[in-house]
Amino acid sequence: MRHPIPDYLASLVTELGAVNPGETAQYIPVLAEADPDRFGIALATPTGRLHFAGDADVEFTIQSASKPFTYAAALVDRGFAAVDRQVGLNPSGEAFNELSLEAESHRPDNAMINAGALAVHQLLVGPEASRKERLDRAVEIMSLLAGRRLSVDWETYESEMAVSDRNLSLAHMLRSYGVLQDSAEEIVAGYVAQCAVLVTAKDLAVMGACLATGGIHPMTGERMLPYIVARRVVSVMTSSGMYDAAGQWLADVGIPAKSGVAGGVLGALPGRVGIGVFSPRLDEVGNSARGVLACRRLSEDFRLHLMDGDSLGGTAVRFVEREGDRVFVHLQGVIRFGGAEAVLDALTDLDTGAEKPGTGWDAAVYPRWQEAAADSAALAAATSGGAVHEAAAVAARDENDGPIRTVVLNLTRVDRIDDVGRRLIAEGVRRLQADGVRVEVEDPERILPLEEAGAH
Ligand SMILES: NC(=O)CC[C@H](N)C(=O)O
Repeated sequence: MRHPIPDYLASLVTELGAVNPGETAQYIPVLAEADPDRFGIALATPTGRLHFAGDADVEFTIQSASKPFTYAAALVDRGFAAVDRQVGLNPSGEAFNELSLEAESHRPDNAMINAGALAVHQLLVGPEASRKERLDRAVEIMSLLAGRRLSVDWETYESEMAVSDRNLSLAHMLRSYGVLQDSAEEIVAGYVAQCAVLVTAKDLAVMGACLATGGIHPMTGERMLPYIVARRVVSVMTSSGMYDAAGQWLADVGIPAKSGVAGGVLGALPGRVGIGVFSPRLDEVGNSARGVLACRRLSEDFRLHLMDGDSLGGTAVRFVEREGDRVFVHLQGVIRFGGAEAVLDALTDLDTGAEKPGTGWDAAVYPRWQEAAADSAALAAATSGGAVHEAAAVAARDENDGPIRTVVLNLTRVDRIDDVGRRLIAEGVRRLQADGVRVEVEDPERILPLEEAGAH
């Protein structure tokens, strides 16, 4: 079968090919002259697939999309406390090249603006690191995540160094506040070289996927970053990645992202996808204009908005079946908080003879909801969550057989369970046992360690 996603991306490239608003970055000569019609899109999935269309193999300089990665490296190299002392965590609400500093600490507002990225560059490796060591570290982390050796485009570097008064003045100010220790020239040179690393839309998608998976490389399964580092970086991308348009972007597109003035957009949607888009013309705040359009379409067409809630928690319980005083609870899929809560919900509903709490939902206090609930009863029963409730309730109500003595948790169809899911279900097992119920776990792949659950 031909995979449908690349076909979708190809049609998106064709459709948006006709739309190309904005201008290339005018303040850096090499970027001003870039071919404005280039357009590439790539998606990398946590399962290790790379989908792409258009100019997805064309190299361009990463520019500000390097900032999340040097931030990750600094967090690894120096620890959270040391980095947080020098760089804040709040959106600046100002342009990327403003001197946006917090009032008392004089820390740059965040690591996604230039001032913050200069402070982060200083923190790379260690206090005694040389300019070369810091730049090597920046190139190294981006190469590791991209999965190929990346290099600096020295022509773009020279071109930007010739016009870097603005970054130099930021660096001088930061030095005067003690945020930088090296000379302004050294740090700006290192930072500008970091920005001149050549990548493709495919690279950005893979690098974004490494963040989206919580630090696991999607192609090799290797851990590249501690998950708390990946989570921190994606958090700051969410609040500050798209500069002064960050709030608008979060509301409209809802994909944690970072743009660069060469026209790259890096997206990292936790647990779902890494995105790379390349289109050199920029909008007024300095984001790739067509890159923004493409991300907006991806978000709408595939429902990729971070805040899109879903009601799939209930599918963790496949079905509940009673035979005499035994009840079989069949679980399935990926179990995290939502799924584990649904499992606990089904276990709570079982008639074990012990006292059962209510749902916590006092319909009398919410009379309007009571009516709405009656109206949608049929709909609720049709959803799997409703069906599970129904099944558990039936099992619980089977009075002929008396209370349930044994619960068999069947995990044969569970694909994955995270720590939270494991802890919550183990706690459910303990509580059933405390109620005098025998618990058996059918778990051929040992997804839920028996010793942890304390079951047979
Ligand atoms: N937004 C960007 O991509 C800015 C990066 C560019 N190197 C600069 O410092 O101005």
